[in-house]
Amino acid sequence: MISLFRFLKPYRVFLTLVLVLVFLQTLSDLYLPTLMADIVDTGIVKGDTAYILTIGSFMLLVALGGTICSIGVSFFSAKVAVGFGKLLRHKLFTHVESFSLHEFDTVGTASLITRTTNDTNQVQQVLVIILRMMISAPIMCIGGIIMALSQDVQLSWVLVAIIPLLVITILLIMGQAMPLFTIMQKKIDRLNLVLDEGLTGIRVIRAFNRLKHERQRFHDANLDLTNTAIKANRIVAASMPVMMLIMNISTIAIIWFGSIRINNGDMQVGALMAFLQYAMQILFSLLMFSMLFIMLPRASASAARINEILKMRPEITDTTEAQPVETEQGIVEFRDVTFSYPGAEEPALSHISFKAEPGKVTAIIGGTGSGKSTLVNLIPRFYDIDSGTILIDGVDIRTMSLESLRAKCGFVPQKAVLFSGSVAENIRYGKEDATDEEIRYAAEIAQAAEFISEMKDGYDTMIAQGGVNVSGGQKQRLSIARALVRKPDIYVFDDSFSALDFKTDAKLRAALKDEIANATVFIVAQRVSTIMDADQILVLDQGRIAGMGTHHELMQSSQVYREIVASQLSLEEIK
Ligand SMILES: Nc1ncnc2c1ncn2[C@@H]1O[C@H](COP(=O)(O)OP(=O)(O)OP(=O)(O)O)[C@@H](O)[C@H]1O
Repeated sequence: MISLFRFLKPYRVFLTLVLVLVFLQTLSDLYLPTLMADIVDTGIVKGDTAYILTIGSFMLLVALGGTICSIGVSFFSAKVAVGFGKLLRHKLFTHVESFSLHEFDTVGTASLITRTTNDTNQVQQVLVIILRMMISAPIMCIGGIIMALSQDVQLSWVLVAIIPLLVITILLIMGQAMPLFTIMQKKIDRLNLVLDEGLTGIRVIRAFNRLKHERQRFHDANLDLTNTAIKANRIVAASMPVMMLIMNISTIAIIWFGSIRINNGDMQVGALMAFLQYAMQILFSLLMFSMLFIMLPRASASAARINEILKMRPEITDTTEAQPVETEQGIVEFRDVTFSYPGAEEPALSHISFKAEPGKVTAIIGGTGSGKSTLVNLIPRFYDIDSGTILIDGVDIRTMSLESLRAKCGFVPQKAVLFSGSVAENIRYGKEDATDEEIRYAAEIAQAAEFISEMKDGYDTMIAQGGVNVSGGQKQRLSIARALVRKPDIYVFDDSFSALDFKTDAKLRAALKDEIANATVFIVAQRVSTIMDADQILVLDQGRIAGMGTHHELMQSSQVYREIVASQLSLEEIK
């Protein structure tokens, strides 16, 4: 957790203010019982009213000063903690954004969300307590012991017996509660995962009548978390009465032995009253420690989870020699590329070699799971390959800066993703400074202009979260427009025409033909009719190239291709 405190740096000034104010407040707390003892032993015993009034007024001033410091502490510590939380969330988010798909697969989206929100909150809350108690508890404890000794050394033996008892109790509670709080955070992750799946998959859940099953799954995760939370809080709750019992026993012991000493004339009443207050301050400071220790395990579990993310180094980063390469053409070449997903036994792609040139369309076809999406995902370097080389204009993509590499690509993913915002904003995502004219043009080529104009507010129509207010085909066309507006050298359409009807598919491909005539185009498709005209077709079968050439060449040379074609086209179309 301490390592996270580096994010407190920007709040140094407020932090110093808090520490100084806490220090002053603790001093005032420590001084007050001595003043009271003075009033009792000197003022009241001797009947000196003037002395009582003078010391009484001074006491009021000290108490007032303490109160002002306390208000200042609350104000500035809240400022520090909230600022720290904001900075931590920001750091986490920007760090996670740099992750490659491998890290996302490893940690899971639900856990990343819990860590950015719930875990950060835990650390933030404990920070406020640490700020208040880190300084005041030790000063109060040590100062209290010194002041108690100064009042009466003999009576301090009571404290020698009580303090170890309290410390042992605190350690026992910590040992019990700490593991439970760690488990609790994991169970929050699980609950978030079930919730996420239950909400995003609501259509499928309803269609398959699985509501009951999902409810049960949520109920189980919820109950599991609740049970652990109850267990942990039971320990915390049970600790309070035990502490209070120890404190009350101490009070009785101090009054008991103190009154014997007063009876023997070894001690004054005021001194006993002050001693009692110091004893309470010492025990109270230990209680503050225990509170801190109860909260610390949970926060340190959260801090460990946050640190785990912050320490994760994205697998794919710019190497030190990475250059922002400004190549002009967009020739993509795979040389004997083999790639396996982390943890997979078999490679998803084996010994892939081909060359795709500008002005030509390279189509990729093959059965489901044959590695088509995997192949195109390697071009913008979403994953790094095991062996072989991928070159763009003769430059190994691993030596290009990620930004310049991705700027060359217009990527239309298999699952169209839209963001909440207007239609225009979604298209502008491809090119930040695109003019309205450019956006309209891209939409026209993508065959999206017509349905956009029919929408209530045209290009200003708001897309709902996840793009639920547009159809699958409309979503695909908007994400094609988003790629077109950047005018990149390389286009990747990963099964991007699948939700379009034949007419729109044909119109779109005709419009694209002129628009992207000079670019290197990759089209992943399931339908042979979509790629029949391609300059080069790669036929993938279980991660290997089973054939390469034009439609006519493949009809002669590739059995796999012939089978795919035969399963889709009529004899007329095949010719
Ligand atoms: N993120 C991943 N982690 C592990 N394995 C994966 C991952 N994505 C895909 N795979 C595996 O890699 C293989 C190739 O998958 P890929 O998505 O490239 O196939 P595809 O040809 O595009 O299939 P489809 O036409 O169904 O989209 C499959 O066996 C799949 O199970």
